[in-house]
Amino acid sequence: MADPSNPTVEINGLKFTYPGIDGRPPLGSTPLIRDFSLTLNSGDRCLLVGANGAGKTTILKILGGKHMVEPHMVRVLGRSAFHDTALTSSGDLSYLGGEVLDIDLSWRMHNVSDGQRRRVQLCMGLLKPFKVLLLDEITVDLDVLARADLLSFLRKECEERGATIIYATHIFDGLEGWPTHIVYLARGRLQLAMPMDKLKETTNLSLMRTVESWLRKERDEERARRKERKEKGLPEFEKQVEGSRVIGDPARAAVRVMNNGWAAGRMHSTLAGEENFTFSSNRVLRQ
Ligand SMILES: Nc1ncnc2c1ncn2[C@@H]1O[C@H](COP(=O)(O)OP(=O)(O)OP(=O)(O)O)[C@@H](O)[C@H]1O
Repeated sequence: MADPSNPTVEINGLKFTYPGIDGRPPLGSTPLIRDFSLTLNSGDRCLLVGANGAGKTTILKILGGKHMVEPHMVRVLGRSAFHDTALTSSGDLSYLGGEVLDIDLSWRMHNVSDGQRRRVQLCMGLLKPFKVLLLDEITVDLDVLARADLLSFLRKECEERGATIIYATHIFDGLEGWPTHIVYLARGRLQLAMPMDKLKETTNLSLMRTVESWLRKERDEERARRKERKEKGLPEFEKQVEGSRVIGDPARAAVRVMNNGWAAGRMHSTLAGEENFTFSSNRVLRQ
């Protein structure tokens, strides 16, 4: 079914920086996503893994046409996801993100649990026969049975209809044997992309233990880097250029701290905290 000469998802040297409030990348910022390339074919089920803040949601949103990048950098079904809006309106390309449905309290929907609401969100998102499906940690609220049923439904959609799925998750329960491919992302850079059968040739560990070992190594390397910087008298953390704030002389400019691209919602809370913290889309507090 897969036709390697006709990939369903193509990412070519993707580079991306969140824009500041003027719509442009903040001066001096380094791209969040750099040199990212990936090709997937019809029938592929790709697991996207990485630590909190690695850039998984960002990549899924770019693939889903929610952020503009140069058309050659991201092709879904041979088209530019951002520029060709028919891709998503037709249902060929579907993105299901971490947000639970935003509900109006006058609806009876307010009487349902998070998991029930998640089921409604999934049903609505999967109504049309997608060709490419982007899933961003969508099984968090599901009970064991609903999750198992969903995973087997998704597998069937790939095997029988040739759909392509990219699934970002931190939950590995029941995932053993599900993906055909795995992609590991760290700090916006692609670390590894390979078919699962190739990965299995290199390790006897379970999927979860394999990912855990990658993240542990990444964390240890990051700690060593910070220690080295400290020993050299440099700031422990590299300076972040904050694109969501207007920084300047308050007397001269209308200074307003803004939350760029942040969708307010029940599951999303911001925290005032140490400057060094950056919060990824799923790193949220529940109220
Ligand atoms: N709208 C935004 N504007 C500016 N920076 C953002 C925005 N959304 C996310 N970021 C930053 O981009 C980085 C990657 O975030 P992203 O949500 O893509 O990570 P993630 O791998 O999905 O993390 P998680 O596993 O926690 O969901 C983080 O440092 C985050 O602070």
